[in-house]
Amino acid sequence: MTSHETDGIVEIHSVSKRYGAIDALRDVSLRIPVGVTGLLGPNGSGKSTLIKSLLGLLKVQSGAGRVLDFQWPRDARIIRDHIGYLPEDDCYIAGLIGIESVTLMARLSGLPSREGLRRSHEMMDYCGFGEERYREVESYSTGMRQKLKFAQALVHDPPLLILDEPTTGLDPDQRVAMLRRIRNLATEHGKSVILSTHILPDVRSVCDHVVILVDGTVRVFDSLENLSRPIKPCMHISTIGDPTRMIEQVERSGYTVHRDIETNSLRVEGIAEEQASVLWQIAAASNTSIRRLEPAVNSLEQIFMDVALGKSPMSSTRADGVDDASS
Ligand SMILES: Nc1ncnc2c1ncn2[C@@H]1O[C@H](COP(=O)(O)OP(=O)(O)OP(=O)(O)O)[C@@H](O)[C@H]1O
Repeated sequence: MTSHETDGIVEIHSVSKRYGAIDALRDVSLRIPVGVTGLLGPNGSGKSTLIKSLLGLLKVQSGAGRVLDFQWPRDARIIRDHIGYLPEDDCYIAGLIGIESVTLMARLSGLPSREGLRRSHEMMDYCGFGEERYREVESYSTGMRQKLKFAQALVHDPPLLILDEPTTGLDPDQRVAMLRRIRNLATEHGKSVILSTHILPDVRSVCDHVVILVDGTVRVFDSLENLSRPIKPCMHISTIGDPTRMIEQVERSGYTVHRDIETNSLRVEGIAEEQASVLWQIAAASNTSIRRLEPAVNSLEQIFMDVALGKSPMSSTRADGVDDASS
């Protein structure tokens, strides 16, 4: 077994990148495990700088480490051979049709011509292209261009994909299909993925781990599972109709209740799933119908807002990306 499979796909220490007077990355240390990792952060927090630095497209002022099984930044060229990169911006060559665009990437990656063409068709099939592969890329919709970039990133079968906003511009059906593909690549094909996005529900649906960058520093690094788990046990209840009487009785039983008027839902603190029968009894006693009763999870949106606005000083283990989230 190679080291990246056990020790993570990226391990970097004390990385700093300045553009003139701007500190885009400040002493970033991070270990990203195998799987799908969401890279989040407000605009200007350093996500693109980190991605381009990992790809060796930018020179950092300090820092070193490993990407896959290669020394970083020393082996940047060979690292790039092993990464499929989907950039945020359009990057097609005018005049080429879809299949030629993917085949060009295959050839540039070193695949022989026949094998490159075969792989290109396979990847375009995987991305849901039909006859449109024979049309000029300039005529493609935004969604088709995203899928084309995805096929180009995959064509040389890299173990690591870095995807920068891959669902931007996709309609809801295409977005679901793209997320399904990303998850499928990880679970069925053993790929690891770094997914940079502003769309938090995408992170919730496909990521195993989450990195949040703020102002060039890693503010959060943890598994989605850990981040989602409230510090104390909580239950989430949706009711049919007015829950006022139920809330009064739950509070009389000694629990703290938060009500969300918009969704007609309650969050009851201090009660675990195993004790949920108490809530059913209270609902029956207060004539309240329960639609759903389930363990509460922290909202990624709230975590992001708290961290981005500096409201939530995350614990040092979460802020230090090198701490062992994979264990
Ligand atoms: N070529 C450059 N020259 C000068 N400053 C730059 C350059 N590229 C980025 N920056 C600055 O570095 C900081 C980090 O930028 P970066 O593009 O990495 O952030 P980001 O998190 O990717 O932002 P976004 O979400 O808007 O894409 C910002 O302050 C940005 O203005």
